[in-house]
Amino acid sequence: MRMGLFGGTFDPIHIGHLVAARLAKEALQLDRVIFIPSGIPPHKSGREITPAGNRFEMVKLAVEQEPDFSVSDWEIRREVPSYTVDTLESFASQFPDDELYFIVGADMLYDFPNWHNPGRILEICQVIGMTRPGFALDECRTLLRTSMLLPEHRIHFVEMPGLEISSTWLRDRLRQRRSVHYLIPDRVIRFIEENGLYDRGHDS
Ligand SMILES: Nc1ncnc2c1ncn2[C@@H]1O[C@H](COP(=O)(O)OP(=O)(O)OP(=O)(O)O)[C@@H](O)[C@H]1O
Ligand SMILES: O=C(O)c1ccc[n+]([C@@H]2O[C@H](COP(=O)([O-])O)[C@@H](O)[C@H]2O)c1
Repeated sequence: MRMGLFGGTFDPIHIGHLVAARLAKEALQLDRVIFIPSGIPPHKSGREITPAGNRFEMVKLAVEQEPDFSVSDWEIRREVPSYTVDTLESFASQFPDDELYFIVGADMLYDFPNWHNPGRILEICQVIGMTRPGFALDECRTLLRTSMLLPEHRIHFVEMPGLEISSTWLRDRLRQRRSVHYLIPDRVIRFIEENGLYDRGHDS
């Protein structure tokens, strides 16, 4: 089985994540994609983040009707920062017969050489970089080639329609009580309103 793993803060999950997962799955012929919300994201320490349980629940609601998508609570159960290499070691031992692929947006791929143990990550899995507006894949490819000795065949680049949206932008819209319809799945919007996340209550 080819298993896609898609890590993220998902604060909240949005259409950019869902399209990235769907097109990565198609491009690399993955059998399934597991979304892995971060417990303590390794590089967002200065920012206030929605409690992990709520972020997990939003991802669950977003994927529960997609038979080939699921969500894992592996990282949110840990009390230490979630380094991808640790997550991958665990998935590799849980699923020794599967071929693992880690999905990232191009913005994260730019930073990949600075991640914890990127060499080991590429031994355990292959990486799929998805286009994201503002981050040219060609430039990214050159950067990765020159910044470290990478087994290039282990990194795949997949074009997706440019969706210039981020969770940061959506959190602002939610706080300003502006519409996020179509950008966030309906059942996730309902969860956000029912739980008053991002200062968004039922009256908005
Ligand atoms: N619009 C998008 N297009 C392509 N990839 C995306 C998009 N949004 C997020 N991703 C990718 O999804 C993964 C998880 O992203 P994350 O949950 O941090 O979302 P984000 O929108 O970047 O959040 P924030 O604005 O809070 O930093 C990352 O690999 C990121 O690059
Ligand atoms: O392991 C690392 O050093 C590392 C550094 C930065 C990001 N990541 C992972 O990349 C994924 C996307 O990160 P984020 O914060 O953009 O949601 C998420 O699974 C992070 O844990 C991992």
